[in-house]
Amino acid sequence: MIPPGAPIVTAAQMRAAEEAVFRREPQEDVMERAGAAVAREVSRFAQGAPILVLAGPGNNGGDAYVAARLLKAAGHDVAIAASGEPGTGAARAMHGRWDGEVGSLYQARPRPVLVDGLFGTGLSRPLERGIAPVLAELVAASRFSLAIDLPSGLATDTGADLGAPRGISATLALGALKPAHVLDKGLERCGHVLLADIGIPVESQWRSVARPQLAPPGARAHKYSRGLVVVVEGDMPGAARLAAHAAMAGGAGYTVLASAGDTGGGPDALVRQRIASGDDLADFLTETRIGAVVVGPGLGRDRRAEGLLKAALNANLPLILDGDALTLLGKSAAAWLQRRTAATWLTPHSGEFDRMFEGAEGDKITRTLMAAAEARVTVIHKGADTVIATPRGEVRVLSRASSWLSTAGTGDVLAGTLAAQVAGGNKQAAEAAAWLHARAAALAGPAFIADALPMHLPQAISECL
Ligand SMILES: NC(=O)C1=CN([C@@H]2O[C@H](COP(=O)(O)OP(=O)(O)OC[C@H]3O[C@@H](n4cnc5c(N)ncnc54)[C@H](O)[C@@H]3O)[C@@H](O)[C@H]2O)[C@H](O)CC1
Ligand SMILES: [K+]
Repeated sequence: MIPPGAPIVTAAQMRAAEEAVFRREPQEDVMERAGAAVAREVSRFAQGAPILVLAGPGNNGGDAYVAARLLKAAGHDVAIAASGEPGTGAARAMHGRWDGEVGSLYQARPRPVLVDGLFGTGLSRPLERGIAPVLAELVAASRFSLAIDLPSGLATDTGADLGAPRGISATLALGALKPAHVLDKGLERCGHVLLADIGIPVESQWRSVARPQLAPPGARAHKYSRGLVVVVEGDMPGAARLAAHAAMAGGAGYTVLASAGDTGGGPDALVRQRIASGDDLADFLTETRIGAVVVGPGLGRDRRAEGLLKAALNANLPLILDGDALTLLGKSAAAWLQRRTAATWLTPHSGEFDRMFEGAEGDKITRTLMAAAEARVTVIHKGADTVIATPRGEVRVLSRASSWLSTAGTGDVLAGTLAAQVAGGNKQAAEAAAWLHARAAALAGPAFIADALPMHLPQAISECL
């Protein structure tokens, strides 16, 4: 699990937050708190086993010297191995407070418990001088390993691998999460992600996804006040039905399937509206009580699909675009979407995202933010990590959802769940939908089919009331 609702900051933002604190408090005091947090976590897991603490040249190494001292004082058997002399004033001070020997990293003997304090947010290039193989070996030979702030060899802002070991048991993020803790590639190297408060106030528009706070319908609620959702059916009616079912189970008051013919199926409470063409849809979308429109699941890519998509884009209603709608928009997505005055949400997987936003470069957070700003929409960029970005620069990241979600139709369920939250007036609809979807998947257990997901949404919702 990733600490929910926690701020996510880049290395530069973390440094700025630290420096603001150092104007009123000695750096050594902050480092003492960081080292104490590390020692606390390590002693919980060490259970008296011998500990090897690795210390690097910077402040990550400074934290390591503090942790080693406190663990030793608490009665643990602690050895330190360093990659070189401490290079910062605070790290030198902490080295000075350690009264034992300091061995060389390159001669270190494995111990059952390993603390990785080689590099943290200051890592600026791939690990050098044979550090990576030595570190990998010491991690592999340990029973429990904890990385201070980040596994050494992970790029803080992208999670890119610069020589990080595999198999770290836990990573204690200091002060805030960093992108490497939540983005797929970095996360797989972190083990359990823990977060320590080290007394550095951090302001960030980026957070890990948290469980939403939802309210039950008021005493005077009716089907329209709960939210009217319209799902547009296309070539593959099953996909639209999945979205419609999810909208219903996700709390919408009234769900309409706009379909060319009666393809049957779906819950009895689902209302069908005959919509043969884009013109029909344009007429129907003049109904002002509609709270959200979903276009794209199983839409197809023919002329009729194009007509339906255009009608939805031109309607002044909250719009959720998924699947084929995203492929149809392709490179012209931003140009089309900028013109809309009502709110829009896009739910692309990486293939759809790349087709729409070819120019976006960098890590997934950066690219998703660029797309959201350019198209002036909220983007829910799905995958092993789901990155949500708004045009106002807010980011939410959902990591470690059930890998059983990798099956056809689960995206349609997300689109419908989102529509219910949008139509119901949730101001944090995207984050809420991502959480509910992931929670429904966890409740569904292994090897579920997408049809089974909506039936777990009510339980997921009940956990948010
Ligand atoms: N600022 C503070 O007092 C606190 C920081 N905390 C911890 O400190 C690290 C960040 O510390 P910093 O000194 O900026 O960086 P590192 O310790 O990660 O390493 C910097 C050190 O390493 C050299 N270097 C960079 N890349 C490489 C490489 N590939 N190979 C070899 N050497 C490399 C670089 O030149 C520097 O000398 C943060 O993560 C926290 O753990 C605490 O939070 C307490 C307060
Ligand atoms: K580290």
